Amino acid sequence: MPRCARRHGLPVGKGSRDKVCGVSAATTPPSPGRQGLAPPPDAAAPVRHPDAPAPGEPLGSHYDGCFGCGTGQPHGLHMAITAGEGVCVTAEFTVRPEHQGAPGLAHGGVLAAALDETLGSLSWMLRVIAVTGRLESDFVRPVPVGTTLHLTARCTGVAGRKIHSTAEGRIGGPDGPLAVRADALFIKVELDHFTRNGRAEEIKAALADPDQVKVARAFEVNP
Ligand SMILES: CCCCCCCC/C=C\CCCCCCCC(=O)SCCNC(=O)CCNC(=O)[C@H](O)C(C)(C)COP(=O)(O)OP(=O)(O)OC[C@H]1O[C@@H](n2cnc3c(N)ncnc32)[C@H](O)[C@@H]1OP(=O)(O)O
Repeated sequence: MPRCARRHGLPVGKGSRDKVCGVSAATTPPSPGRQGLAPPPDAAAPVRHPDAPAPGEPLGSHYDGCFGCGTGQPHGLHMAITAGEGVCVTAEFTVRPEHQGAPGLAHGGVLAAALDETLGSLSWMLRVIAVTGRLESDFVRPVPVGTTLHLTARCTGVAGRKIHSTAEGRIGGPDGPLAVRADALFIKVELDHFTRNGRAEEIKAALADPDQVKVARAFEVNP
């Protein structure tokens, strides 16, 4: 059993059967109000793209300046995100002093950003470009500065342009205490979503960067 499968909570032994890709499965009932983001009954099951990164492969950054994953973003979360099995990803985020809300504790908006980034990274597995339409977060436990949050996200269904997904973050390790969770609806967009709406100077720089263009092309290949 690969380490990655273990990390994703695939059935490797006692206690892991209620998880799919490390995210608690249907055995955990959604809290009131969260049902709205469950995929509709006629949604298609998510399909991993044949060219998706292999399980365990680091995804890298989709954009160097991204607040979540960009290595060139000094104010960012510097998240390390990894391809999982199926349409799943895992991520790690270490809470730094600049992420505080209350003394010594992570700000909820920063934690929501970490969940958003993890969920957004499912795009690599589907090979579609998608942006967050709706994100509902539950903050279950305070997350102290210095903590490494272990996040997992999985796609739960696809209905036309609508991509339904769910994520959770655990303290200190993949099987640590649950701290945050979220359900999301991402909407598939074309590349021109960014060129039409982004500030001209960043768009110009991105289009002039061959590495960035390569990433954009990788997402565009999806039929
Ligand atoms: C030049 C180089 C570029 C390089 C790029 C490299 C590749 C990049 C790869 C990947 C980048 C990903 C980045 C990840 C970062 C982390 C994720 C984020 O934080 S993303 C930022 C936050 N989100 C937004 O800024 C969205 C802002 N909103 C919008 O732009 C629009 O509202 C949008 C696109 C989401 C939808 O607008 P519509 O006009 O296209 O489509 P409509 O018809 O309104 O919606 C389609 C369907 O979705 C439902 N829908 C839309 N929003 C909904 C909502 N909030 N709740 C429920 N349903 C919603 C609608 O009801 C409709 O459903 P029915 O088809 O009729 O059944």
